[in-house]
Amino acid sequence: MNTPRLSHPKEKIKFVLLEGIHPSAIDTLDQAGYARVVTAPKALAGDELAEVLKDAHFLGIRSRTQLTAEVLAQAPRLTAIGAFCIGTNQIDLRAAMLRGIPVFNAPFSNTRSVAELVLAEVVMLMRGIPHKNAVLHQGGWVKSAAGSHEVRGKTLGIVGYGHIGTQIGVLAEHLGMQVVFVDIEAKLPLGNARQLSSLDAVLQAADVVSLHVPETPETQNMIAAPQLARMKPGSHLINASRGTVVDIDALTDALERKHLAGAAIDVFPVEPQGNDARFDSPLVKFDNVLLTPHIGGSTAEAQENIGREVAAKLVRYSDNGSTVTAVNFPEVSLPGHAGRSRLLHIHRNVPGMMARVNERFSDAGINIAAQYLRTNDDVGYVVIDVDSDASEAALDSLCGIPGTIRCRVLY
Ligand SMILES: NC(=O)C1=CN([C@@H]2O[C@H](COP(=O)(O)OP(=O)(O)OC[C@H]3O[C@@H](n4cnc5c(N)ncnc54)[C@H](O)[C@@H]3O)[C@@H](O)[C@H]2O)C=CC1
Ligand SMILES: O=C(O)C(=O)COP(=O)(O)O
Repeated sequence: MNTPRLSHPKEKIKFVLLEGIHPSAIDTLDQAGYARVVTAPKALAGDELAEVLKDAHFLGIRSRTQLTAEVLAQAPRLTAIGAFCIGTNQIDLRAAMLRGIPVFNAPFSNTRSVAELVLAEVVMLMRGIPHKNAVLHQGGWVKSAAGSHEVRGKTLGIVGYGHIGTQIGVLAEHLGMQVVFVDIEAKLPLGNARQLSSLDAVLQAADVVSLHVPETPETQNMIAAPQLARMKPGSHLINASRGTVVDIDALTDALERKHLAGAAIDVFPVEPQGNDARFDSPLVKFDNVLLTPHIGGSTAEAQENIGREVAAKLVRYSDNGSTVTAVNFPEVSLPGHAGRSRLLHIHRNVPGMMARVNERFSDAGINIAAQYLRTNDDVGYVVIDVDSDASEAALDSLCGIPGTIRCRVLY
């Protein structure tokens, strides 16, 4: 791989923002002097994605665009990726890291939006509203208390007690619910919530089970036929995490057998690329299932905040080199570099690398004003501030070091 030298004037730096990222991102970029921004309202794939990536320096996506190792290989100038959402499962994070590309996300800007939706769904499901709504839309009338319950005193089972799971637990307790949860880590239970020792224990205890785990190999089909069978007869399932967490055929079967009284599903194993594409699922035939188009985090408030937050992280990396909060990269927090040039060097973490860096500088007679280094098992990220008149020579020295993945200078 040739070592890209990403040291351009701002007007030449190209940002590509896909999936209808909020205009607050463009505004943030614009205020920082980055005006070359290309946008698309939907996810791209295949040739269309390759085309926009071939000269992109920064890419913004949401949950739908799949950035595999093959896709990243088609983006020779890509400097950083912004996931304008929480989940980063759509990105091959390791492949990005090995290409010297940090990935930033918005870890909690839409947390509250998901929690509010799920809370509303708990109430709607326990009252049988999806079915009643469907009947009335067809001219029917079902005024009945059968199968309709208050949520007060009922048990909410949360699978994955992270940012979203804990928020939902707190809100549900305000409605008088008992909260039990399971997580792979020991977690501080908020309020009166109780951590149970297994997924099965949560499934058996809960009137409503809500899933809030990330997509990982372990959470793939985490809720399949055996788990659904363990849920209480007449209980409800909510999934606003990732579509791959639930085996949809098994859920269909559980609903057909009326083992579950209803479900609310916001995420699907395969989702349409954009609003003009068709949605298909075996779940569409159930009027006791609330189907939503992956809008758990889609509120004006969340999207505006995410747009600003992630764009600001990209700007900071571009302007200053800081990788703080990157999800796949050594995190380096950096002060300003006024009056000096800053060299950014991403390399394979092999023994002797720093000795080589320092040797090159000393051989070239370049004075190092400040140096910052962070490494992980695979890559190292070193940032070196030098006097501005030495920056060209310093960049040449750095880029030529064997094991270099990327180097860049900030003037
Ligand atoms: N529907 C939507 O629009 C949205 C969906 N999401 C999804 O929600 C997920 C959760 O978000 P956050 O709460 O912010 O993440 P988080 O990282 O704060 O919490 C996830 C929790 O799941 C736990 N966990 C991981 N693997 C587990 C396993 N195998 N079994 C049990 N627990 C496990 C973790 O320890 C952690 O406590 C995101 O990864 C994303 O996929 C997030 C935002 C919006
Ligand atoms: O934040 C997340 O992980 C989400 O799932 C929200 O995704 P979105 O930005 O709506 O495509």
